[in-house]
Amino acid sequence: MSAANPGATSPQTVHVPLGDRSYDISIGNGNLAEVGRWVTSLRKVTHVVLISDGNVAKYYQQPVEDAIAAEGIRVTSLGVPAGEQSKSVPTAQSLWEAALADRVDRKSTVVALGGGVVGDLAGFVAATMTRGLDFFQIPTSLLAQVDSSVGGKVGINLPSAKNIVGAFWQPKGVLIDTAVLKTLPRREYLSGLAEVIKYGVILDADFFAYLEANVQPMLNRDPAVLQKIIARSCELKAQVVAEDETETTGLRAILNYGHTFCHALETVSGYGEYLHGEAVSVGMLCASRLGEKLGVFDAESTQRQAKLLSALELPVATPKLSETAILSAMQRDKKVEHGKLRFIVPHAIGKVVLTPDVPSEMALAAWREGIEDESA
Ligand SMILES: NC(=O)c1ccc[n+]([C@@H]2O[C@H](COP(=O)([O-])OP(=O)(O)OC[C@H]3O[C@@H](n4cnc5c(N)ncnc54)[C@H](O)[C@@H]3O)[C@@H](O)[C@H]2O)c1
Ligand SMILES: O=C(O)C(=O)C[C@@H](O)[C@H](O)[C@H](O)COP(=O)(O)O
Ligand SMILES: [Zn+2]
Repeated sequence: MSAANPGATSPQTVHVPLGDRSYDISIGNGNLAEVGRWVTSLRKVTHVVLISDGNVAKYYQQPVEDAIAAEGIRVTSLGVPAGEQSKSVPTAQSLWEAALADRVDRKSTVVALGGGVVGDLAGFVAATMTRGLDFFQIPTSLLAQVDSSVGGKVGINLPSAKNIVGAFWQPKGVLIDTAVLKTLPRREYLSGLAEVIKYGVILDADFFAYLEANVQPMLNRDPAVLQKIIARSCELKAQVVAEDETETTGLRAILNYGHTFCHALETVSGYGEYLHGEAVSVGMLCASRLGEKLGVFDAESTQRQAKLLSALELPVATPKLSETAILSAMQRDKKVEHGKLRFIVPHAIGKVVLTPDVPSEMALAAWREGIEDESA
């Protein structure tokens, strides 16, 4: 523990082994103050383009800027409006132009300070500006700490399709400070828990049981439980990404559990009405009902997920939206091959399978059956 940061703990490291693109995820409580030394320990950096949104900048931009500048590094701080709407071509263009106006060059480094929106967008700017700049992630939302800052998927949305323009562009390092979660609004915090539950369902039944046993500590943001769920989610994601970095063998696609329905829901309802994790919650239950229809998953396991998601105040009911619009959005999913939908279908808690040739009508029935009966 350091005197300057009361409560600070020694960081835990999760390694992402990717050959010459390998990097470490440093997970601690109070380690944001070390950001300047952390950046310079990993790379020779002379100019940082620090990208954040208004909600995050309010608390953390100045200390991060100061810590980086203290290492003799020039900092260009750029801001975007908070929210999913910023993962867009116009916002990316505004960042390209602002970075250029402040003399970005091929030796500049992009640092994303924020949630998944800032991470995906800043990473996309890093991947494309001058054909590729070094990139660091400092995730500040729970969702970004357990999922989006790791693995190198960066990108933006089009009005008609989520994350459809992007790249695989790995960060050089990920710095996670769990202390910043104190300022995260409750709804955003709960949204992050949906991706944590996803890791239990897709890969680790014991972890799922641990989550079931720790609902109240999770709701209370208990520091020890936070450290555990962040570290375990990062470990599981790192293992998958290490084996299938660019989703070519199909293994990485398991991280997309619930996401075909989720992305269709986010797109059709207009980006931002459902938070990403909320849409993941609804989507995982649709995928579970699909598993039941395919005869590979049992209703009891669907109910276990619904119970845990509800206890964590996440939505479980499918909203009433045009089925034609949902199907057409699902057909733009990046897992579609030769025009055919492919879904990540659970077979048991802890095991999911990439499943081709799912009839659209069956997928829509799994969607429809989640709509709450208003007369009930
Ligand atoms: N690249 C990937 O692998 C991957 C994985 C999962 C999700 N995603 C993407 O991530 C995005 C969702 O990320 P998100 O849930 O972090 O949303 P977000 O980036 O919009 O952040 C959530 C909200 O909380 C605020 N915020 C963040 N940290 C804060 C803090 N410490 N204190 C106060 N306010 C804070 C933000 O300003 C924002 O308003 C979606 O676009 C999703 O598609 C990407
Ligand atoms: O990292 C991955 O791979 C994931 O699928 C993680 C998801 O939680 C995340 O939402 C991701 O952005 C979805 O990827 P996409 O390729 O379907 O856009
Ligand atoms: Zn996701």
